[in-house]
Amino acid sequence: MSSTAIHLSKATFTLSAPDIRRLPADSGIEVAFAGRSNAGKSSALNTLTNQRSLARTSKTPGRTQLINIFEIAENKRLVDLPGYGFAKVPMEMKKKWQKALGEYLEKRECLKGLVILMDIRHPLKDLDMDLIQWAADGDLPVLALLTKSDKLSQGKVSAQVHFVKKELAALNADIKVQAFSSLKRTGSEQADKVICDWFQDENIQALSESSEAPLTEE
Ligand SMILES: Nc1nc2c(ncn2[C@@H]2O[C@H](COP(=O)(O)OP(=O)(O)OP(=O)(O)O)[C@@H](O)[C@H]2O)c(=O)[nH]1
Ligand SMILES: [Mg+2]
Repeated sequence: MSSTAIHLSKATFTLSAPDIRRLPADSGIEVAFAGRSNAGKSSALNTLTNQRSLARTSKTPGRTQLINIFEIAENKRLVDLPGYGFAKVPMEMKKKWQKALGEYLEKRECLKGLVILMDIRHPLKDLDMDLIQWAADGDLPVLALLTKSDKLSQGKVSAQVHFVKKELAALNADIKVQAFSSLKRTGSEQADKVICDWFQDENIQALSESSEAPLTEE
C-alpha cells in the first residue's frame, strides 16, 4: 500500500454544525452517512472507525440533529448527517434539520460518496428512494448498507440483499449493496473497502491538482 493509504480508524471529531455555512471549507473529499432516523448511521460510523463513541448514538430517533464532521486525513472527512423521515419531532425542528440536510446534499461540492443506511427489515422507503434516485441522477456513487442484519436469520438477510439489489439495478447507477451489523461487525470490511476506495480514487485526482503533485515543478 502507498503512503496515502486511508484508515478510517484515524477519524477524529472536527465539529458539529447546524447548517452548511459553519462547515469546513468546501474542498477535499467528504463521504456522508445518510438515512432515516434510527437507521444506525452513527453506530455504523463508530463500527467503521473502530471507535466506540465517536458519533453519538441513541435508542430515540432524532439523536443526530447537526451535521457532524470527522476528519480521517488531511482534507478527507466522514460526515454524520441528521436522519430523515422521523415524524415525532416538532415541525420547527424538523424543518431546520431537513433544511441543513437538503442544503448539504445539494451544495456540498466535496461530497464524493454517499453511504445510505436502511434498516434491513424496512429498506427502500419513499425518502430512501428519493435520495438514491437523486444520487444516481448526479452520478454520485452510493453504498447502501442494510443495517441491523443481526436481527434477521441468514436466509432472510440474503433474501433482503437480493431484493434490494434487484430493485436498485433498474437505476443503472453506481450503487453497491451490503448487509451490515454494527453489533456483529457484519459487512464492515466490505464497507470499509468501498469507502476507502472512494477516498483513494479521488485522491489520485486531487493529488494531481495539489502542490504535492510531483510533476509540476518547472
Ligand atoms: N441490533 C442492532 N441494533 C443497532 C445496530 N445499529 C444500530 N442499532 C441501534 O439502533 C438505534 C439507533 O442507532 P443510531 O446509530 O443512533 O441511529 P442513527 O441513524 O444515527 O439515528 P439518528 O441520529 O436519530 O438519525 C440504537 O439503539 C442502536 O443501538 C445494529 O447493527 N444492530
Ligand atoms: Mg445518529
